[in-house]
Amino acid sequence: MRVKKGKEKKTNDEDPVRNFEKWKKKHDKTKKRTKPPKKKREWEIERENIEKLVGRYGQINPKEVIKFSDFPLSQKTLRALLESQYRQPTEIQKQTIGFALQGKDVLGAAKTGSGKTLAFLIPVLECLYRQQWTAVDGLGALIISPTRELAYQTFEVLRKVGKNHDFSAGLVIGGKDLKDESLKIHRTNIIICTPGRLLQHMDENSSFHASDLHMLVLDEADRILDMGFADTVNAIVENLPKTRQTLLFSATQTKSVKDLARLSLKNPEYVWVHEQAKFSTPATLEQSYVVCELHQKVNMLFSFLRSHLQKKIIVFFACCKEVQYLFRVFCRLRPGISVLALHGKQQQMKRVEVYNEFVRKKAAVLFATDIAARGLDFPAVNWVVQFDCPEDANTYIHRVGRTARYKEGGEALLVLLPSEEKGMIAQLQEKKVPINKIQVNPEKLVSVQQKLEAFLAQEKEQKERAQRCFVSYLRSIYLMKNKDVFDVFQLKLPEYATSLGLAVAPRVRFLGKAQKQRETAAQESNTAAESDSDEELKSFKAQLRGDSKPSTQNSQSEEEEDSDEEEEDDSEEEDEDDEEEERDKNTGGLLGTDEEEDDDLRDVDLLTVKQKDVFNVNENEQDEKVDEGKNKKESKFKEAKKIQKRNFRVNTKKIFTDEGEVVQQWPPQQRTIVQDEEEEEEDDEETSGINVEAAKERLRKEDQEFDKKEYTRKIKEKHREKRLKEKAARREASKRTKEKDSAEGEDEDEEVVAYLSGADDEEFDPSMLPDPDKVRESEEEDDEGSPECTGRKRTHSCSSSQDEDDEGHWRTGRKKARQTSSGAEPLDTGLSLVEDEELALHLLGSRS
Ligand SMILES: Nc1ncnc2c1ncn2[C@@H]1O[C@H](COP(=O)(O)OP(=O)(O)OP(=O)(O)O)[C@@H](O)[C@H]1O
Repeated sequence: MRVKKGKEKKTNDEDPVRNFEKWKKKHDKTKKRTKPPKKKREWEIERENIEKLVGRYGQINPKEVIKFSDFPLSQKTLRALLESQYRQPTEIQKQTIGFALQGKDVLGAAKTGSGKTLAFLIPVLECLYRQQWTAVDGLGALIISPTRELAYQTFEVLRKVGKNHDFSAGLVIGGKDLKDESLKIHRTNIIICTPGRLLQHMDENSSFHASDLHMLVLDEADRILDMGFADTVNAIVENLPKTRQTLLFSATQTKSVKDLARLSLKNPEYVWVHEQAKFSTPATLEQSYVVCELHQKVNMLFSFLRSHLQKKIIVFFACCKEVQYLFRVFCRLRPGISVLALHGKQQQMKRVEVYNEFVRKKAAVLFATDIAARGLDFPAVNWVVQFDCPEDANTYIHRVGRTARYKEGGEALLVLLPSEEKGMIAQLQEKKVPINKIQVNPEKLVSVQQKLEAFLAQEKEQKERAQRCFVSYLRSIYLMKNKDVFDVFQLKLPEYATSLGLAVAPRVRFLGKAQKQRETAAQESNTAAESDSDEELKSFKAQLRGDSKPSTQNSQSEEEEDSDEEEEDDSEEEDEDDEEEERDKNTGGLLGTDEEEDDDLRDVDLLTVKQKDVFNVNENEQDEKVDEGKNKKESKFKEAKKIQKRNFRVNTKKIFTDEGEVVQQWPPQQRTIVQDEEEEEEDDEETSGINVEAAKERLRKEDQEFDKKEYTRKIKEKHREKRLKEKAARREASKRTKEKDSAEGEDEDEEVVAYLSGADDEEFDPSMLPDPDKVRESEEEDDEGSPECTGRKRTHSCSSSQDEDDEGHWRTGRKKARQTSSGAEPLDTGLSLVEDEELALHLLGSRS
């Protein structure tokens, strides 16, 4: 049995068919096990990755984040961050990126230079990556910046960190070709823009829409939401979908509920990184201020630059014209450091050029207005000097923030006028700005005043720049909201003018009116306060008396008030006189009167919406308008007289073309014909006022010249009319010739030739034409006659008039031949007269 069994087993093993089946089964099994899975396509892998990343969003814990790779970010973003040397996120990045990835609205605030740009750029890239956004999807994210420079800078950072993504990005700022932008904008996925330019596209470009927008970012949000941009931003937001995510960032974040309501934020996350910090400015920033008289400021700046030649410095000024003037004179003063200027009146190309140059330079000074105050990340700036006091503490914080950025050190110097010190320092303390007072060493102060005077004497243009600088600075101070800090009436204008190199302070006409209004307002408020307290006292007395008739009380009190007011008026008049004297001492009597200021105030209105009507200038506009009519005649006369008396030159407004040409805009220039003399006289006027006799003489000459020109013009006009008449007649004649052609069918060829030769205007002499009046007369006669014969008659009259033409230029040779054949010239037969007669009779007889 045992053997049998063994035998059976052997038989099974040796069966080749069975063996093969067994082997095949085994082979198939292993093949199945080792078969590579079906290859996934790229987008499927991407989708899976995205799902994995999104799955991790809920677990983000800012406290555990050390490296960027601790965030669930795409490989494309992470690689670019590493390549740009960004390894560890800053505090604001740690705290906001998580919320932003989760799709929440975020309000982020952190000190200047703390890395807010990446805090919103990374979520923007990830948001579009999550959606697998492509060019055909159009606009997905919008980043709004308050200035072109900041938009440009953000765009550059985006290019660095977004280089591995396939999104298209565009910079939409003013100063570029709108058409060109319009063609590309609808294919752009991420737009970085300034508010005005974006709205222009929304309004004017029909192919541009933002209906699919996923993310809106406001960089320097408090600035964008303030009154300067209010209308523009509201209009932009109206065009955006409500479903979008909104991120707001600034070093001085807005907390105004009203502001935020405009953006319809949905349960925003507030992230104030340095809310508990002791100071609101970077710890590595050293800040100090000096108090300096207005007329010493230029000297102080020059001295400062002379002692910081190897540094990179930004100097902030109050207005463009100040930058324009001081930039030029400092270039000429050669302080030993290269001087650059950046302000809003420059062309866009120039602005970018200056920006890049200052980025590149190791040592240089940049004279700038507040367009450079926010967000700009110039590397390695050592000093920020605020030559003019900033508008408020927030502006101060942003200005000084151009130095001491991202762990670097820096220094800041604020220059204050004595009148500005108290108010500004109080504001800075309130905003937790640590600042120390330092003194200017008078021995180290270098005076440049004489040099400036010399420059201005050499160049008239420079002088005008200085004048514009003077007026603009005062205007900027006048327009400042905070009157506790900025008091234009405390400034010593003649000294200030001298410090700019001007011999005489230019007239600042708007100040006179402002001063008057200030006084009136003060007077009114005093009166109101007094009447209030009087009323209170009276009602109290009445109560004591048990009087229950408030109406009589009031009328009585009004009467009493009137008498009080009269007394008050007298005393105030005296005060007014004192103040007037004091003011004149300060201003050197430079303030104009009511009538003279309107132009300046018009300028003021144009300048800014934000600070319009600071002194309630328009409050009594209605009354002024009524008075205006009454005073108009008198005021102009007065004005002219005053100018004559004081030897003042009327202010002029000149602009500069791109080619540097000066164009006078105001007063409208009536160029005199007697050029040379005028120029000579101009010089005289400068020193001795208006030379009336010379002016009269000039006018007389101009009149003569004018009459001459007018006479020539009239003669020319007459000639022209004559020529036109002749031309009309010529046309008429050729028309008639045509009609004649059609009437005399057999002569068609002849007439065509005649017409063509006569149609050549250049060779044609109109004086050879028949008198058009005569032709018209004959035509009129014809018209009056039978209509059927009109054509024929006209042809006849025309041809007869042509026949009358002695010189016969119009006639062709063939026509002449025709004319000759129709004439009665004798035919020479060679016979005698009698034979001729016989021949004639014979011929006649044979015809009949
Ligand atoms: N994670 C990081 N690692 C290294 N450097 C960084 C990082 N984040 C930002 N920076 C650098 O810090 C500097 C300041 O950054 P950024 O301009 O974003 O500051 P900010 O907070 O926007 O400043 P401001 O308030 O003035 O606009 C830049 O030079 C930037 O390159």
